[in-house]
Amino acid sequence: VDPYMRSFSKTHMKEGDVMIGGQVAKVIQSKNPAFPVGSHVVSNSGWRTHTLSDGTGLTPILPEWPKDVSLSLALGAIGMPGLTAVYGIEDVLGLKEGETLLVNAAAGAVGSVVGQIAKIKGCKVVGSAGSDAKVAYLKELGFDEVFNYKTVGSLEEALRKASPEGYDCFFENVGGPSSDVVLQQMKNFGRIAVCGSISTYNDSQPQTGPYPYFTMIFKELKMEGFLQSRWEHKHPETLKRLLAWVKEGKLQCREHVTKGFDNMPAAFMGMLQGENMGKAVVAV
Ligand SMILES: NC(=O)C1=CN([C@@H]2O[C@H](COP(=O)(O)OP(=O)(O)OC[C@H]3O[C@@H](n4cnc5c(N)ncnc54)[C@H](OP(=O)(O)O)[C@@H]3O)[C@@H](O)[C@H]2O)C=CC1
Ligand SMILES: CCCCC/C=C\CC(=O)/C=C/C=C/C=C/[C@@H](O)CCCC(=O)O
Repeated sequence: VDPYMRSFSKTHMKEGDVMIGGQVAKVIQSKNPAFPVGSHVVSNSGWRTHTLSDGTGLTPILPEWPKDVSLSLALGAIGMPGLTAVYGIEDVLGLKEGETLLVNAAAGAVGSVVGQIAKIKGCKVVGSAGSDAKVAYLKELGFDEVFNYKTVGSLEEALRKASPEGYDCFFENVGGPSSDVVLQQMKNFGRIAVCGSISTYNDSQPQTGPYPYFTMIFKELKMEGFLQSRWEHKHPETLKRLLAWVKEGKLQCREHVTKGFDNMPAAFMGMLQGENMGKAVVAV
C-alpha cells in the first residue's frame, strides 16, 4: 500500500474499480518462457490475489537476489520507493558531500532510504517524523538530528535547533503549510525536491497558492517536482545499487507487515495515518 493510491483513486477511479498498486507475485502457471512457473515478479496488477497476464507490466525479480533478503523489499527499499529516494537525491537535488539535507516523513518507505543514502554520501541529515518511536528508529539508522513534528511545538525552532546554519537540500514528502516554514530556513541557492505532499491527499479542494515568492526569489531557491518513472531507463542499474547497499549492511530496511488480503483497506488507511515504520506491505 502506497500514498499515491489515495490521490490516484480520487482523480482516476470510480467505485467498483480495482485499486491500483504493485505486488510481488509468484508465477503458478505459465506458457511464457520469460516467466517460468515458480519464479517471482513485481507486477502492477493492483489489489488482487491472482492475475492473468500476457507478461505486460511484469518485471522479473533481479536474478542475483539473495535467498536471505525478503522478496517483499522489491516493493520498498529495493523497489519503487528506493528508486524514488535515489533519483530525488541524485538527479533532482544533486546532493553533494558535506551538505545538510532535511527529509520529512523520514521513517517511511522513501524517507528512511533518503536519509541513509544521504549519510552514505557524507552529508548531515535531519529528519522529522510523527512519533517518538520513529525518532528513536531514525537515530538507529544514523540520522544526525531528528524530531517529532507532532510534539515540538514550534517547527521553526526545531528546524533552527537541528541546523542553525540552514539547509542546502530539502526532500519534500509532506507538503502543506509546514513547507512554507521550511522554505524560510533554506540556505541561499538551496534545492528542494518535491516528491510528495501526503498531508494534502485528502483535501477536497484543488490545490492553490499563494507560495512564498519573496523567499524563493531572495534566497534564489530551486524547486523541482518529480516522478520516479522519469528515470525508468535507469531502474535495473539503480535496483542493483540498492541491493548492493542492502547486502553490505549500508541500507537497513524495516517493513510494517499486515497479514491477510481482506486487511488491505485497513493497512492502507493505517499507513496514511502514520502507523508504519518503513514500508507498509500486506502479506497475502
Ligand atoms: N514522486 C514520486 O515518484 C513518488 C512519491 N512518493 C511520495 O513520497 C512520500 C512518502 O511515501 P512513502 O514513503 O511510500 O510513504 P510512508 O512510508 O512515508 O508512509 C506515509 C507516512 O506519511 C506520514 N504522514 C501522513 N500524513 C501526514 C501529515 N498530514 N503530515 C506529515 N506526515 C504525514 C506518516 O508518517 P508520520 O508518522 O511521520 O506522520 C506516514 O507513515 C509520499 O508523499 C508519496 O506520495 C512516493 C513514491 C514515488
Ligand atoms: C500515479 C500517481 C498519481 C498521484 C501523484 C501523487 C504523488 C506522487 C506520488 O506518490 C507518485 C507515486 C508514483 C508511483 C508510481 C508507481 C508505479 O510505477 C507502480 C509501481 C509498482 C511497484 O514497483 O511497486
